[in-house]
This record gives sequence, structure tokens and C-alpha cells, in this order.
Amino acid sequence: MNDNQKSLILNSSTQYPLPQGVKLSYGTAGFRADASILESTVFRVGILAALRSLKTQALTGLMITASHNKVNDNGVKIADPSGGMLTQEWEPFADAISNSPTPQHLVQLIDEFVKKENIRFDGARSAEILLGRDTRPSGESLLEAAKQGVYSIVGATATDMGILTTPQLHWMVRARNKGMKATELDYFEQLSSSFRCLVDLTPNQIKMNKTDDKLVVDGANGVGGEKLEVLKKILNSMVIEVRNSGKEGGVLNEGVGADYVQKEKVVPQGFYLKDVGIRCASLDGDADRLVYFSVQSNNASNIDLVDGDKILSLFALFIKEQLSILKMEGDDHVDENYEARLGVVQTAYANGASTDYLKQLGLEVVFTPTGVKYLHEKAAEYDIGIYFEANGHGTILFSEGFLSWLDARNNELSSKSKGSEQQKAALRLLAVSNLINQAVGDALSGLLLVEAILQYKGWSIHNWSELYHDLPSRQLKVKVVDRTAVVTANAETVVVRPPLIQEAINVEVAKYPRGRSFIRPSGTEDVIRIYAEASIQEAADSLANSVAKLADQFLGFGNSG
Ligand SMILES: CC(=O)N[C@H]1[C@@H](OP(=O)(O)O)O[C@H](CO)[C@@H](O)[C@@H]1O
Ligand SMILES: [Mg+2]
Repeated sequence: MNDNQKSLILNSSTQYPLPQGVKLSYGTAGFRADASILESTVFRVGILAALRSLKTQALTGLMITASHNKVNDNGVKIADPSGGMLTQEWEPFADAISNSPTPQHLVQLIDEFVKKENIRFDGARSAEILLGRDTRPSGESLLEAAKQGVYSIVGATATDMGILTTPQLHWMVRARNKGMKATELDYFEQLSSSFRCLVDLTPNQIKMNKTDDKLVVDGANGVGGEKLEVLKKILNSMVIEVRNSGKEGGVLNEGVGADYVQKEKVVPQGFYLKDVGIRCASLDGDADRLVYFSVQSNNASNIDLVDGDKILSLFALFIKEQLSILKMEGDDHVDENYEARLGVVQTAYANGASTDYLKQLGLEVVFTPTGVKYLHEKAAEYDIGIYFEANGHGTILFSEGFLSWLDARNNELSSKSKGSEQQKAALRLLAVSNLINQAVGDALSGLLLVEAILQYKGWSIHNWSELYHDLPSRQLKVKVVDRTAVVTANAETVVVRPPLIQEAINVEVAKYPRGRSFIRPSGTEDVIRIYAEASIQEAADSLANSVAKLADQFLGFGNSG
């Protein structure tokens, strides 16, 4: 970096001093904290986004959101040029600059990093960043901090895309870097046209039952509801009622939203006994998570939850079905068929019944540690990789190789056997690849795919929910002295440090039919998470409680002496 560049960073960073005692880390989902202490962090992430753009010679994204956290929190994360999460290799640098104590130190860190990464400042291509934010009131001033960060790199430009869902921003970054149309309207048009295409390919004999027409969506009082209203107008064919859109005065994520519904297993605000039998869905605060539910008739706060695992199962079932139709021998007697590698990616939080179901379908199921970045990376190894966290974040990734084969196959079928079942299957798969966000999990595109598949199958939410029955489960959190003392292996299913705790967990698990339990340090909160499942709820609760006691015994404050 030349002196001019150094003094630019030095000067602008003095405007954004690091508050005393703040130490943040680029965790599972970027930086998150109370919004009042975040300006300096967001400013520095602005610099980071510009450096990433220079390094890759491509456009990057910066999103200001704290997803399902309370409204006073905020956060910031980067979309890499692929549209995915920031490469994990840069996370340590993100931590280092965001915690750097003085402007001088910051400049020094950046200078060293630029040399190490061989980042070019020769002006061959300037850094370019798209900025987005959710509906949080603190978003506006944090956006300004992000811009100032970007502008601290000579020649860098920042384009404010306004209020967006997180997946919209990721989608735009990916689309721009692929040279495709990338405005918000393009996003809506791609989703709606591919959805229409799928619905038009619904077999004629399957007609929806009247009562299954309507979908009611809980928008978490965030950005998702607002965007869904726009999408709904463009679609013009679906009966969608949006509640908790934020316009009715409700508070973001308070008693509403996908995280609340999935963790508490109760109805969000604004849903009542009168909604029994209706298909309902819930988005989270930045609309990258989606769960479905229906209100139970016995008690208005009870729900039948259709979580990420079941969305994954529905998608997997559909894709597998289309692939086998495609493989059927048609009139053209093509014997050269592409064996598409279909893979399903879950985490240890996936309900055991879902894993059994997927394996029963003959699918390859693999596990990764918690966090979308791990699941996404794994899913990208397949021709078609479907990944979901139980909490409703996930998508379906199609490899370039498979898509170009599929495209060619479709062309061939359309000339030899237009309108055949095989061609329809090829068209459906192509439509899915356009509908479902290829950059990151996206509640809006996921919702449209669920709706299209339910129509295709002529299924109610009840039919869908009956695919399998969840094993009863329980999640608990335990505060410990130092959560980093816990080291896990095998996709977080066994504890390797501290010694002996895993043996003790095994003893507890063995006491319960279909018992399973694991502990891991959270990447977003200062707690150890406990997960347990068993054949009945009482057993899952009791197993979770015993394991929580073990965690406290081995790691808790009582033990610290
Ligand atoms: C059990 C659980 O839901 N964990 C969540 C949560 O991570 P933790 O590392 O468990 O705090 O937040 C992550 C980011 O949103 C999400 O990816 C993950 O699934
Ligand atoms: Mg989210």
C-alpha cells in the first residue's frame, strides 16, 4: 500500500474508534452484537469487503443484519464473489482487524495482510461492493459506517441496494459476477417465472383441494413479509396472506419468526385457533430461514412443526423422483444416461427420524458441523446437493456440469419426444435450479418450491407432515466457565476434550430407547448447547437434563473452584 492509501485508512478509521472492552469474532454468521457498539466493526468490515473485491477482482457484498436476534442487535457479514459466505480463510483476518485497538495498528495489520495475500493496488480493477440491510432501525447509521469503510480503499465504490433479505443480496452478488441481470426486479422475475414453469408442469389430474389453496405466512415483523407482498403481486396466482409484516406495529422477532416457532414449538403472534387446518409458514428476521407449521385443534398455542428436515425431505423426494423419470427409457432409446450424484447434507441437530427416512429413500446422507458454510461446501461436491439445518436454513445446489448436461438432454428430448414425461422431468429440474437460490438458503425461493411440490403431489401440509414422525427431542443451553474447552469430532457428535465427559454421556444415552445426545459449544452465544432425542418426550427431556448436569459438572462454575 502506498502512503496515500495508508493515510486514507488512518484518517477515516479515527472517525470510528473501537469502543472500550469490545471483542468480537466473525462467528457462524458474521459479527453480531448490540447495535450501539457496532459502528467501528461495520466500518472495518467495509474495508474487508473492498480488500476481498480487490483480491478476487470481482464484486463482493456486505449485509447488515442480525437475522433472528432481538431488534436492538445488529450484525454484518460478507458475501463472497460466488454469492456464498466469506471464505473461511479470511475469517482470522476479519477477527484481527475488527479487534484492532488503534488506527495505527489497523493500518499495520492491513498492510501486512495485503502483502501476504499479494493484493494488487495498481488500479487495474477497483473494488466494488453491494450493500444491503434488513429493517432494523440501526441499519441506516451502520450503512454509513460500511460506506466509509469501503471508501477508505482508493477507487472503491459502494452501491446501496437498500433494504433487502440476506439471500437477495447474496443472489445479486452471484448474478452480477456471472454477468447476469441482477436487480431486485430480476430476482423477483426469476423466482416467479421458474415457479410458474413448475406449476405449469403439474400433472393435470392433480387438483388442489379448495381448503389447501391458502397459505398464511408469518413475516417475523421483518424484511421477508414486505418482499413476499411484492412477489405475491408478481405471481398473481397464489393465495398468500402475510401476517407480522412489520406494518402492524409488531416488534421484529418478538414472539414471531422461524427461530421462535422452531425452538419454542408454539404459534407465533397473530395466529389463532381459527387457523386450524390452514398451511402456515414462518420466515426469520432476514428471510434466510423457513419453517412450516399448522395450528393444532386441541390447543391454540400448539403446532405441528414442519421444520427444515422435513423441507429437505420433501425436496429430496421430489428431486429423486424427477431423476428417475428422466432415466426411464423413452422413445429415443438413449442408453447413455448421466448418473447424477445426489447428496443430502445435515447436521447432528437433524431429527433422527428424518435421517432414517432419507436413508430409506436410498439417498446418500452426510453430516457436517453446524453452520451453513460447512453444509454449503459439502453440498457443492455433488451434482445435486441438498442441505438444510433443522432450523430451516438450506437450499439445493446444482453443479455446472450437471446443468449443462441437463440443458443438452432437454434440447435433445424436445426435438425427439417433445412433451414426454422425460422432457417434463428435465424441465422441472431446470426450473428448480432457477427457482432455488444457488448462493445461500432463501426463505422466499424455498417457500415457492415447497408450494410447487405440494401442488405437484396434490398434498396438504398434513400429508407432507406424515412423511415421517419426528422423534421427540429437547434442546438446552448451559453456561460454562470456558466453552472453548469443549472440542468435538465426527461432525460434533462426540466430545474429545475434556476427557471422560463423552463416556459419561454414553452411559446416560444407553438408558433410553432410541436415545441420542451430544453437546457442543455454540458459535453465536456464550453457551454449551445440549441436544437429546429419544422415543418419548419424557425420555428426551430427562436425557437432556442429565447431560446438561454432566456439562455443568465437568465444565461449570462449580467445577472451577
Ligand atoms: C442449534 C442451532 O440452531 N444453531 C444455529 C446457531 O448456531 P450456534 O453455533 O448453535 O449458536 O446459529 C447459526 C447461525 O444462524 C445457525 O447456523 C445454527 O444452526
Ligand atoms: Mg437469518
